[in-house]
Amino acid sequence: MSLRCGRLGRALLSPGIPRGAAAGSGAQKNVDGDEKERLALKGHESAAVYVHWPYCEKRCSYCNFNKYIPRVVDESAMLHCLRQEATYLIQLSQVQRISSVFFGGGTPSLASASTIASILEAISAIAELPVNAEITLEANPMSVGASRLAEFRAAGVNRMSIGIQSLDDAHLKVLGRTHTADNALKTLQEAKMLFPGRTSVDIIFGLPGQTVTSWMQSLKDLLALSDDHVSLYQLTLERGTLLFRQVQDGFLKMPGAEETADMYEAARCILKDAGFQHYEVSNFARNGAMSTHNLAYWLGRQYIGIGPGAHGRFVPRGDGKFHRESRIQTLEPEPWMKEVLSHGHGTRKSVEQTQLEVLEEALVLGLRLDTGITHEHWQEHEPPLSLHDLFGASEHVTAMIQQGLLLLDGRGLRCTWRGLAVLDGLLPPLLSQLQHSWRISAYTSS
Ligand SMILES: C[S@@+](CC[C@H](N)C(=O)[O-])C[C@H]1O[C@@H](n2cnc3c(N)ncnc32)[C@H](O)[C@@H]1O
Ligand SMILES: C[S@@+](CC[C@H](N)C(=O)[O-])C[C@H]1O[C@@H](n2cnc3c(N)ncnc32)[C@H](O)[C@@H]1O
Ligand code: SF4
Repeated sequence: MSLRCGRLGRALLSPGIPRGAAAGSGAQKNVDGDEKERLALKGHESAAVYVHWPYCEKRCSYCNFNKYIPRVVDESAMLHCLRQEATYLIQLSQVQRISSVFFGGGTPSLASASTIASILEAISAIAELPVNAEITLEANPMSVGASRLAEFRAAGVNRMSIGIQSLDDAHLKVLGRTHTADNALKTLQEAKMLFPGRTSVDIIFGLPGQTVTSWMQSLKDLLALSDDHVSLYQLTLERGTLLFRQVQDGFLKMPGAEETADMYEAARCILKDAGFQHYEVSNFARNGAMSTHNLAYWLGRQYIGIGPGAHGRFVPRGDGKFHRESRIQTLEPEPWMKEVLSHGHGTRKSVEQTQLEVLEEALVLGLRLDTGITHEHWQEHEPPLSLHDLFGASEHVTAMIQQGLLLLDGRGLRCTWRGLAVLDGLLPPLLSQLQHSWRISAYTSS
């Protein structure tokens, strides 16, 4: 199962006809009253914004995210380019409202608070950024003390996501983290004071040498101190990482698949007992502290990715287009900056999504949520068939419903508690059914 959030967009960047980077000037197109109302209804007037800070202090042994460890960082050059690209891409989308901003990385907590404030200022100069919009910053424990956290809050950040990863110092060492469990807990404590109800922690399970019992204890210890949001990721062995080599060479041993599945199941129960809602495959919240930024991705809404390697999904209306594109920005910071300086943006690839691709994404991402895909949410994508018409008569879907894994009713299509834990196994027959019905409806309407 995909228990990694950051991978999602990259995995879903659909292959198709590569198009050149959008060359439009972002000139405003006149949208008449009816069209404006239709766009507002479909959520086209707003978007979430992701900003990638590509630098880290040190390479963690398991990580293959898009990050770089330079000797010196030219922060003002990076800031200039992030502002320029944000301005360009938001204009290109013609959205009028930004629903959330997420500073991810890399390690965005290494950037100075004035840089974060300046990026937010550039965003709000182009589109409305409501005062209560969720503004998240990912922080590594060693890069923030209480005063830095307070500076980020003054800069406009109102949600902190802390990379705790583990509370076992031996595991943190294996993972190549720069912090100890004590450092992490201190940062958590300080963040909770400054961002009460809006502090999230990332934690990884399935670590080398971890047992179900040690994992359960570690999670309970964390929950005794954590706030209202937890992201839980199963360790993925990524090719090209130090950890991958260490496991290949037999220096480290990963827990087996069954043991890891037991860890996930135990964690869900512990979190449920602690009052958390398992609202998405890898995410848990209580007191309504769900991440609105990530919900935008899972609900198939528009998002704009700024910075090296960021990805996005939006309609480039400024280019006179009406179809959503999946986009990815140039990965390496230096070439990305050169592109931004010469064209205003560093989009490496933009691909127009077919309606079938949009529906496939809506299905794959929507089912990650405990609320699944409501009929209303499905209709936002203007599908040729309703959820009932698509899946109601399918043998496979009926079997999954009978096995207590899936529900299709007046609310929509969603996984049961049991189904959410085995989502990856449920998706292939659902996708095949969607593709099959799509071909038939295209054939009968031609
Ligand atoms: C790429 S990091 C960026 C934030 C920050 N630099 C940090 O390390 O906390 C975001 C999250 O991705 C998760 N992650 C990265 N690599 C992973 C892997 N190989 N397996 C599982 N989770 C991973 C970690 O939980 C991490 O908190
Ligand atoms: C590893 S997750 C951590 C989420 C965190 N625990 C939270 O709830 O705040 C990082 C998030 O950053 C976003 N993200 C990461 N890499 C991205 C990229 N290259 N382009 C666009 N969005 C990205 C996604 O929203 C993803 O869910
Ligand atoms: S600090 Fe975060 S982004 Fe940087 S290498 Fe470690 S896990 Fe990856």
